[in-house]
Amino acid sequence: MDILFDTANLDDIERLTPIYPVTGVTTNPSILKKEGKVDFYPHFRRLREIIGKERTLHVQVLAKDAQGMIDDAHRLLDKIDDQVYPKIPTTEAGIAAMRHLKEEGVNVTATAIYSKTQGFLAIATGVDYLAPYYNRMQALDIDTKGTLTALAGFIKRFDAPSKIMAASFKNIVQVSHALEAGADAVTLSPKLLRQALSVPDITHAVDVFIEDWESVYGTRTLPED
Ligand SMILES: O=C(CO)COP(=O)(O)O
Repeated sequence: MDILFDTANLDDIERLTPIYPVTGVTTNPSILKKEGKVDFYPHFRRLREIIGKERTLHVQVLAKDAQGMIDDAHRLLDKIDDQVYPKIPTTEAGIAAMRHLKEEGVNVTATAIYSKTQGFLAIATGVDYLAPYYNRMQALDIDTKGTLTALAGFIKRFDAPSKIMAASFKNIVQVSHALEAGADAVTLSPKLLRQALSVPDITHAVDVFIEDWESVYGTRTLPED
């Protein structure tokens, strides 16, 4: 199972990657906007230094035409590093760009997926990851879990190399539902994980254990021996 941070905030990434078992970082221009007008390539080179080569880094192209997407992908690979996964929107132009990049042996993440059609086309191009937009699909009344299960079924049946990296989460229930439906990976804001772990019931349970111990042993620590 892959869990990725969907953020470009260097402080959060530096502080939280040693804690959470994350296998990578994803961004898009809207996520990057939250950081202000950062110096784009140095920002992502620093992000790579923080996460190391063992984690994956997914950065989105900006062009809308196929050649522009291919050129953007090469720019990301040249200026950040050659392990970056360019994120390519799954449009007609995007499919053409994905095919070209896969023929070159580049890592590719197909993004902006709302439908089974986009999903099976991305799978057929041999992309490494495909990113269905969980919350945005739900907001359109699309059978999101069913779509993920169908795509996971295609990948299995055709023995495709692609992994499903569900994205666009607005609450933690959507995240577990995506994993239940067949997602191999989920990318989410660190805030959602932190909120999920800070519910009062969890902290209360831990406090009660310590209070019960203290009521018997008179201390709040385990004995030395
Ligand atoms: O690309 C996305 C997540 O990686 C889209 O997410 P949002 O729906 O939160 O904008």
